[in-house]
Amino acid sequence: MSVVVYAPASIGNVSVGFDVLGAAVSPIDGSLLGDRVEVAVGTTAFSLQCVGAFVDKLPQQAEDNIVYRCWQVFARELDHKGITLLPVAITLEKNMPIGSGLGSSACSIVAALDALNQYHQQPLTSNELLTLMGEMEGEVSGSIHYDNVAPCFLGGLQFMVQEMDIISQEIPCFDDWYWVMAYPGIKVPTAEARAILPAQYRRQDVIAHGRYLGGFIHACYSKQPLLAAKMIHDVVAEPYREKLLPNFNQARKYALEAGAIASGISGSGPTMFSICTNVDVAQRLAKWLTDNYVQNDQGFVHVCQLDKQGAKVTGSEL
Ligand SMILES: Nc1ncnc2c1ncn2[C@@H]1O[C@H](COP(=O)(O)OP(=O)(O)O)[C@@H](O)[C@H]1O
Ligand SMILES: N[C@@H](CCOP(=O)(O)O)C(=O)O
Repeated sequence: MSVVVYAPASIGNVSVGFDVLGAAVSPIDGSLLGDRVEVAVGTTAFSLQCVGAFVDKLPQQAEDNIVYRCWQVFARELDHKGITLLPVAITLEKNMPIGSGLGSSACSIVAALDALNQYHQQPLTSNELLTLMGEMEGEVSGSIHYDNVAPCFLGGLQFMVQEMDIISQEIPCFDDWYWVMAYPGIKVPTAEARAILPAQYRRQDVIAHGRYLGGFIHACYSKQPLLAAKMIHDVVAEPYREKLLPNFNQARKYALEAGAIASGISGSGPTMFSICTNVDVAQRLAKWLTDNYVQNDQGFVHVCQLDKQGAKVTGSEL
């Protein structure tokens, strides 16, 4: 008995919606940009094995891995419902660099909780799972924010409504947008990138933020892609975080001159995203970013599209 869940990379904020907007993305060439978690029959209550390209960057102790905390909170919820927890042997395939701005911790959290739930015949609702995912993201990044876990779990472009017991709902986006994701290979811890933000903002920034976010959502619903792209503007985080990203300003300037219709910091960085409406422009930009924005052999650039599905079961013997 086993189940494998794949959870894709995500773009927190999408520049214009700090903590309230996020998008799931997958490379158009079919390459893997996400974590995979397998839950199988255990001989003890819990065991964790880690494999994958970024396994060396994970905490040494299994108890410090967020997957262990996911299992603990899942057990807590089953206990509340009076449901028996099965012994599990978990394998985490860590394909996502940590502190990359690609929602790496969200990938592990979403894949682990979804796989645990599938393995136990889905005792938790989607909303209950998402609540736990937010709780886990809060533990690793310093405060609860759903803009990575929601798109990673549910797919597409998600807006965090957080009202009437609804955490997130999907916003219609533009299927012909190519998202060029450039990860330079250095680490920016989310908790640190959050700690440098101001506690208060000027009135003019609050007004600008409302106009950009409202304008973006309006443009998505009224199907105006160029207006939507013009609204992708960050007055909340980018002015304070750009100093953490070497060459970001130069790379963004190049991207816009080369034909991208918008560009910004993915999550808390250092990954930069650029939106193109033409695949050839996107591929040319990807090549330039590989040569000029990537700093070491850990870095990479992928041309992506929105991942409408989010987390998915890729193997199951239940
Ligand atoms: N499975 C995991 N995947 C990613 N990070 C993990 C995992 N388990 C524990 N961590 C810890 O959580 C923190 C995640 O850092 P963060 O900057 O939030 O990453 P990201 O922005 O890429 O999600 C790091 O301190 C990392 O060591
Ligand atoms: N809204 C968050 C998003 C963090 O994304 P990550 O991929 O860097 O974890 C923030 O901007 O702090």
